[in-house]
Amino acid sequence: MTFSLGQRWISDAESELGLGTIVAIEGRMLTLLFPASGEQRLYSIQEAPVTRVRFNIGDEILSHDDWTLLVTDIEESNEIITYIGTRIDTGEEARLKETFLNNFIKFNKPQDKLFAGQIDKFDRFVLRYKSLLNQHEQQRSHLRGLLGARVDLIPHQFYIAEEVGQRHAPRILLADEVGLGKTIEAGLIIHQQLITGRAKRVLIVLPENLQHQWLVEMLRRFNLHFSIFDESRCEEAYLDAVNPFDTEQLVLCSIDLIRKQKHLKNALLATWDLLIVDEAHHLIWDKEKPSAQYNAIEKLANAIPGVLLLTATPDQLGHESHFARLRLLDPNRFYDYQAFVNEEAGYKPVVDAVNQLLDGKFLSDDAKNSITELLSEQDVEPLLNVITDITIDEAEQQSAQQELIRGLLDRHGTGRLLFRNTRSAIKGFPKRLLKSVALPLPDQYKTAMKVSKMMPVGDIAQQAFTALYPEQIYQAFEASTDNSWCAFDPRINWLIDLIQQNKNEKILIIAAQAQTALAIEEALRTREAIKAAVFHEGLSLIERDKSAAYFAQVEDGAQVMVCSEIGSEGRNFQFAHHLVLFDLPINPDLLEQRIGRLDRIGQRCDIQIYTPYLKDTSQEFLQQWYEQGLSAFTQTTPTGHTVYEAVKDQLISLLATGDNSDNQLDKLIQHTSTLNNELKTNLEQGRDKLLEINSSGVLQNSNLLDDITEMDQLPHFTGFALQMFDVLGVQQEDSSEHCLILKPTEHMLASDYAGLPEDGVTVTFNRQTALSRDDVSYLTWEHPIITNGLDIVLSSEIGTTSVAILKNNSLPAASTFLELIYVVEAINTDNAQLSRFLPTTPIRLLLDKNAKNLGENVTFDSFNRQLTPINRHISRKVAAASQSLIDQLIKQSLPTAQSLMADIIDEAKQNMQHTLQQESARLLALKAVNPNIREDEIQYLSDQQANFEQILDNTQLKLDAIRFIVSTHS
Ligand SMILES: Nc1ncnc2c1ncn2[C@@H]1O[C@H](COP(=O)(O)OP(=O)(O)OP(=O)(O)O)[C@@H](O)[C@H]1O
Repeated sequence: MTFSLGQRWISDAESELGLGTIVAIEGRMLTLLFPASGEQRLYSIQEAPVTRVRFNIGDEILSHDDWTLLVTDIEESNEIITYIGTRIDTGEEARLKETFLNNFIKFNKPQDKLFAGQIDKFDRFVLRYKSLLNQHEQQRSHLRGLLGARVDLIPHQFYIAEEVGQRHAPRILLADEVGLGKTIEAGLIIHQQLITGRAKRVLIVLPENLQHQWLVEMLRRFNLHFSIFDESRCEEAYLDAVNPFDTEQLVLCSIDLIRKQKHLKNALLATWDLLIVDEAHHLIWDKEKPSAQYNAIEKLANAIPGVLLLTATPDQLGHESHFARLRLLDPNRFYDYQAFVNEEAGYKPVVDAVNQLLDGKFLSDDAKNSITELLSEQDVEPLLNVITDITIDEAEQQSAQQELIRGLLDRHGTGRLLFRNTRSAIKGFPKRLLKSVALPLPDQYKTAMKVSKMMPVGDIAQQAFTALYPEQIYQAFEASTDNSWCAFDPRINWLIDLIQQNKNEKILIIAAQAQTALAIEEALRTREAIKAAVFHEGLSLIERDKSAAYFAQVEDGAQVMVCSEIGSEGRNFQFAHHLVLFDLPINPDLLEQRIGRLDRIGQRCDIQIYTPYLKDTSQEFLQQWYEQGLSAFTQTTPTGHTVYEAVKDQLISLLATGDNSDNQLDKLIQHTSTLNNELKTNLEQGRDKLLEINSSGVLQNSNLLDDITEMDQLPHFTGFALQMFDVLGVQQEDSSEHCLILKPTEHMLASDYAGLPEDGVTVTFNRQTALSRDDVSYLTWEHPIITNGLDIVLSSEIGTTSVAILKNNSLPAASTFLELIYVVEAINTDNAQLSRFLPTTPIRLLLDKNAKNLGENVTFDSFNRQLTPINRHISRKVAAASQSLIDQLIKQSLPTAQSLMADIIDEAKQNMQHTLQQESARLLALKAVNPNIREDEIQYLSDQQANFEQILDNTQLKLDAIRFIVSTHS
């Protein structure tokens, strides 16, 4: 290499510095100034890692004062190049000395980089092509958004996620029974919506005490970083923005915060794609006087396109409030409560028809007539013919049956809006075992209760409530606030015995009120030094989380957790198998919430429920009413609330007076049990049956879980990820079984690798390992370490050029091949939804010297295996010597690449039109009978189709990477 002042060179290792100029040559050293970046470098002349910038005839180059020259001739004198040609702006002849080239010139095109001698390492080209292929595969996959969650593959959850996650702006009520995984279902839907670009900004509103649990669950299971917004966080955010809600994309906040005027106003001003409301049964509604919470959520739900409401007990605040929550989702459909009630009463014929179809037997004439009538807007005759024709094969018959069931579910009831899975429909749950413990009523209580009955306080409901807590009656009687009742209340001694007999077991104790929980904890601690955590509304959020963690801790943790009612909502305590109900709530839904703390997914043992109660008191009545009337301890009671509403007056009167002289209790239990059975049968035949069929996925044809399992087990992901880490400079160390430690190094190709912590991270590719170890990250195609890694590769120039040797004696020596990687990419859109029809698609061509494309017969992998790298110096020479051939081949490759692109775009268009037209035809058909369908859903689909067509028509072809290959004989 000869160097001369004023020549232009680029750094091989630091091409981002821009064009360098030689500003000094002294002794054996050389100084280059890079004006674009203001940097200067000193190199040894012998080993300077730099490449001379040389343009060719036909190139367009930029001068330092920003005009462009089309090069027609090149002169060189005194080792300085001068380019001669025509100025594009004026059309005049012009000369441009290399010294006056624009300092910011970048070699964007791979061929320019190749000729400029910026030739990448062999393995980087391979990584780039594989990255394109894998990204393409992922963007097309029907599993997109469902792979990356660290969760067990539980069918009912994935069914709902697949069904809902792919909708535009889903508006649904997730009402699975307690502990069946609504948070996980919501997480899967959010994850899918975010990854596929259907949503970008998400707001989760929930009771304050569940904020942290959600935060952790979203991060640990879905790698979603939500931010909790409380008063102080909002204050802080005002320093950076006018509206605090604009400072984060994923926000969690409490219902109590958001209902305050100033916060609600700001939340409404911010733009969101998805609103999630957990424990939505708290949204009390009354036509005359809806609650402040309901009003706030209603405003948000009107403004935000997607809404997920979560509640395990939709009827807890009555059927009317249930209706009101459906109204939040679609006010046009649910406009009148009475109309809703009437419609519910008419579900039976639909259920009968669906049942007959599900049975798979030949249909009776009655059933056929009924189906024809229920689906009157559609010609069902051909489908019915398929079902009844014995010559038609089974698969076809099944698909016709399913189509009809789908139609029935779609067009009747709340099918598209409401999802409810029940334990009875999902197998494999542990049993609930009851041990009721009758204890004598102490004299101290007897006296206090006698006096209290003589001076009743409050209305009858208040008296019933008071009667359930003799310890409080006693305290009022004694005018004391201390916990002296613990000294003689037999429940305490019984509890201590239970705890001591089960020393290796975790025990959850729930009492209605915080003061009772605190008294129990004190008694356990002071009398027997039993380690107990407490959990009640008087604790701060951090204290509550600490307390829950202390109970969860295996070694040195608390054996016992005593919590008030508040602890019984939403919390995960399924690692415990013993539940003591120190007292009982009057509302069956609250009882279900309490038991749901242990009876939830992840519970591996039968659950032992203890109900200690004081004999001959209201406690005994309530216990027996639950046990004998509703079987509420050993079974879930979806009908509980309705039954309670029906018998409430008798029950409350019995509890308030404690008078069972006329055997009222037995009569009440009998009445309750009959009513409960009747209701259960009705539900089984009516709305619940429809809901169950709709929610369970029995109709789904896809093999979703099998596909995910297969994907989990494919080895090529692991191979690719490790190769990517190698190239990007991420250090990998073996850790325990199935685990690996990843650490950033000083030689990383990207200085900022989002998702990879500075001090490293332990990862696994194995779902089971990830499920059993919270400290390990679960790597999938959707994990940020992988998606960001792919981004680093594909948004940079890593691997865009390569030169290699093909050792092959059967080819003439020095035969040449050019491998070109084009990409078809929709431009000017951040609409990630389009990628489901037109993902960024690589096109690979392998040309011989006559521009014949061998790519279809010679696969990338088989060809790549025969290649060997060569050193940079020789690579440069080879590339420079073949420049005109390469230019020529690139030109000749264009028609082939363009015709392949046209095929890809045609297919994408057809696919897009077919899918969107099918979606809108279905919505239109449904709309004729089911006002569930919103006008804006249909409009959105047609707008989207027009928009996508335009984008597809403007799609461009880009040459992304290039590899030049020369053959030799070995
Ligand atoms: N697919 C799954 N894989 C692993 N754990 C799961 C899965 N689904 C649920 N769980 C666990 O089961 C428990 C119950 O799930 P979740 O909290 O989502 O239920 P829920 O229906 O929201 O309960 P609640 O009605 O009490 O609010 C949680 O500890 C959750 O982490």
